[in-house]
Amino acid sequence: MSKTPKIIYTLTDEAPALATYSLLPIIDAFTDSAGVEVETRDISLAARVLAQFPDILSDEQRVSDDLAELGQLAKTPEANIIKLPNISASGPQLKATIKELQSQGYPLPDYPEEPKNDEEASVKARYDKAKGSAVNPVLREGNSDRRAPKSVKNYARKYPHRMGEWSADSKSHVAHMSEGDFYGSEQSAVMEKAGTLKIELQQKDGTNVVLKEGLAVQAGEVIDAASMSSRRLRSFIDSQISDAKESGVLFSLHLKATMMKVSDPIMFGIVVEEFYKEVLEKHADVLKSAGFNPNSGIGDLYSAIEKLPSDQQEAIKGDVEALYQTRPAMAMVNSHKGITNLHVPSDVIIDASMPAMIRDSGKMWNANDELQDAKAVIPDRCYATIYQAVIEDCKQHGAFDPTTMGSVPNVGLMAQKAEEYGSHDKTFQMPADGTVVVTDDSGQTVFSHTVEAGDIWRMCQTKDAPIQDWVKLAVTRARDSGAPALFWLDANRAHDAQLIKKVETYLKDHDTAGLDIRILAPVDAMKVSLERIRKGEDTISVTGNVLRDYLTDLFPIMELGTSAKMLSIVPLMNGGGLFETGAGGSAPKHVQQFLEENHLRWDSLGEFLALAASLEHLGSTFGNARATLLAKALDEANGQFLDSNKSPSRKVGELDNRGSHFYLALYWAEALAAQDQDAEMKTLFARLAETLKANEAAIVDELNSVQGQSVDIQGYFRPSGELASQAMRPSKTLNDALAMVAKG
Ligand SMILES: NC(=O)C1=CN([C@@H]2O[C@H](COP(=O)(O)OP(=O)(O)OC[C@H]3O[C@@H](n4cnc5c(N)ncnc54)[C@H](OP(=O)(O)O)[C@@H]3O)[C@@H](O)[C@H]2O)C=CC1
Ligand SMILES: O=C(O)CCC(=O)C(=O)O
Ligand SMILES: [Mg+2]
Repeated sequence: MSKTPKIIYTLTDEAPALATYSLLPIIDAFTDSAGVEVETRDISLAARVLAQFPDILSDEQRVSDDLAELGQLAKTPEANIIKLPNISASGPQLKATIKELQSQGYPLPDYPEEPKNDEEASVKARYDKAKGSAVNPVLREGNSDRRAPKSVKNYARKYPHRMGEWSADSKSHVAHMSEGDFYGSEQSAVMEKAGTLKIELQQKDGTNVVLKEGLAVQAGEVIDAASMSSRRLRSFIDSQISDAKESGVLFSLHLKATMMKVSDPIMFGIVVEEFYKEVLEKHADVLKSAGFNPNSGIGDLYSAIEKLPSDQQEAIKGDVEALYQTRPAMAMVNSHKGITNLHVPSDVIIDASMPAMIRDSGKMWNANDELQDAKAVIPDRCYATIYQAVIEDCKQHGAFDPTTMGSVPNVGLMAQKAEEYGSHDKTFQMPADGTVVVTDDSGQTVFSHTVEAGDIWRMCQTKDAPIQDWVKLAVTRARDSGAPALFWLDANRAHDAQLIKKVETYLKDHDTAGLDIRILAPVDAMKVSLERIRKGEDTISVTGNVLRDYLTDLFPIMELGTSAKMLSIVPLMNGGGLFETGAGGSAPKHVQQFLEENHLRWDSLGEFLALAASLEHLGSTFGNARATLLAKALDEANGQFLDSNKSPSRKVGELDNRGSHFYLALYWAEALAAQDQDAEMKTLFARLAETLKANEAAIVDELNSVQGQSVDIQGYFRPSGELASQAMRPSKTLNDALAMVAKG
């Protein structure tokens, strides 16, 4: 490979972006000495929004489209990208970002919710590019390998996190539909040859609407289509609202309105409409003219009515309060501020929200700030049933024990926008009753679904090469770890039935002698994995894209307390490496705490692990001995970091993210000082290690003593870099020590 060794470190949002102000200078100091270049690219939500409007921004305001550049890079063998979590924006978050940027002097147009002309439609389309999960599917040009390294598992055993106790008579449960959902309606086919498809709605009145045409498909590609009945979803939700009220459990809804940016906000909106039905119907005209959008949550009602005369506002608010008396209690996101589960579609995101409920004894927070049994509404059956299996297991056997439990790592199919990931431009809400028909180039019908106005219809594509790569990765992980590998595939689901055939075929390409590889329906795979995990045994989950997402929060949160401690690698299909930092998100609650009391509880272990893997990859692909040396030393430092328990505390005044970075620097420098492979590096880092060690107390004091006050960094989505850097680097002693190495 001819190009210079280079790591791209991504600048993102919220807590990981704040942490980067402190960690990146440390990384720079260490990599500079090794001749390893670390460059940054800004893929934050704000930067992605700005990148859409080069034509209206001034020269100083214009930003490059770094995401598009990295998307191209990910397809090349020299790619080495460290990807931190970013906001997958819901509608309200996107609007808040636009508002903040406007207030900072960027002349951006408002978000046109309902475009009235071509100009507004084009503005909306540009903004929608930055909406939802707009980053990960672009960069994930490979399948996913997420696991807890041994050192992390040992750490969890030595310093177990708190797990809430379970009672056998817990009333918590998962509620899902039994008909009319995606699961029940899925149809699937494998394309025999490459070509194009057309999606059309043949309306009952005889007119046809082309929803999409010229949709390219490859030979061997698995395609599927399914629909969600709006009518059945509504009646299901109504029955669950009544049931929650009768049985005295909290009503809560768990969707992925961020990643599934087209289908799930519509489902979220339907639940909001049913829950608040009387009020929304009573004030329908006023709310419509005020611009209220149920898909944005009931929080949007409160923002929308601000424009109304105060007596009208009070009448609506009063009716909402009165309605709550007749409804079941709702799970709260923040009981102090009255923020419920239906406030904003991005507050409760299923991958993190269900594990948190399971970790907290199967309970969620009520309006009195107490934990209470809950009904977790997960409408579609494709993946809902696995959570009920965990709940039943906990009711029967009690909470999991982090000091003894085994592990469930994951090998996930996601490359080239596999499965639901690539469905957004093929998801439609039906304007009228009719039949959605998908036809191929010869006019043959591939799929046909009868639909009603309001239904959601969506199509997914899964290319063959990623499936082959996924099977290979599963076999490799099974061989390397010695653990059984279970493919979580449901023969009763049309898409999974196709995958089962492919998995069976492609497994024959590999030497699987002596390996325990099985294909099980998700509920059965969950039961086997749980039985084994309680015995301290590990089981690899080999799953499609959505279960990858769900399981890589679920198991780490139970095993390690957080999915932030995961090693999360994406071996890119063209030979490069994408190193994700843990499996969690950008932790908005951490930012709240930081702004209020200057304490950042964000754990950067995911970044440390990703950096070690990235340096190792760089060392081996470019034959760069110093990168390999840095990787090895960082690996040792990570072990030492865990062993000494220098993870950030949750409490103000104690070691936080910044302090944890100091210890990482100290241990990394000590590991480099202890090696004898490279004398120059040894001398340089021995000096740093000595300085850091000698000033340990002073540095920790400088980092901790600033805490307890609020901080203003002049922006949430695009804060002032200077102020954020000052806030995140308050120790002059540490900064001076790092400058000493950076200068050599
Ligand atoms: N890879 C990506 O780009 C991903 C992005 N996201 C995005 O992240 C945002 C937030 O999503 P959300 O569902 O709240 O999930 P998060 O994983 O961001 O947060 C949920 C909770 O997990 C804990 N947590 C997560 N990361 C860390 C960490 N590094 N250190 C310590 N604790 C951590 C925190 O618990 P506690 O509050 O108890 O400290 C946090 O409140 C959304 O915008 C979502 O779209 C989500 C997942 C992946
Ligand atoms: O892309 C997203 O919106 C979230 C991704 C995610 O949660 C994951 O990959 O675990
Ligand atoms: Mg996830």
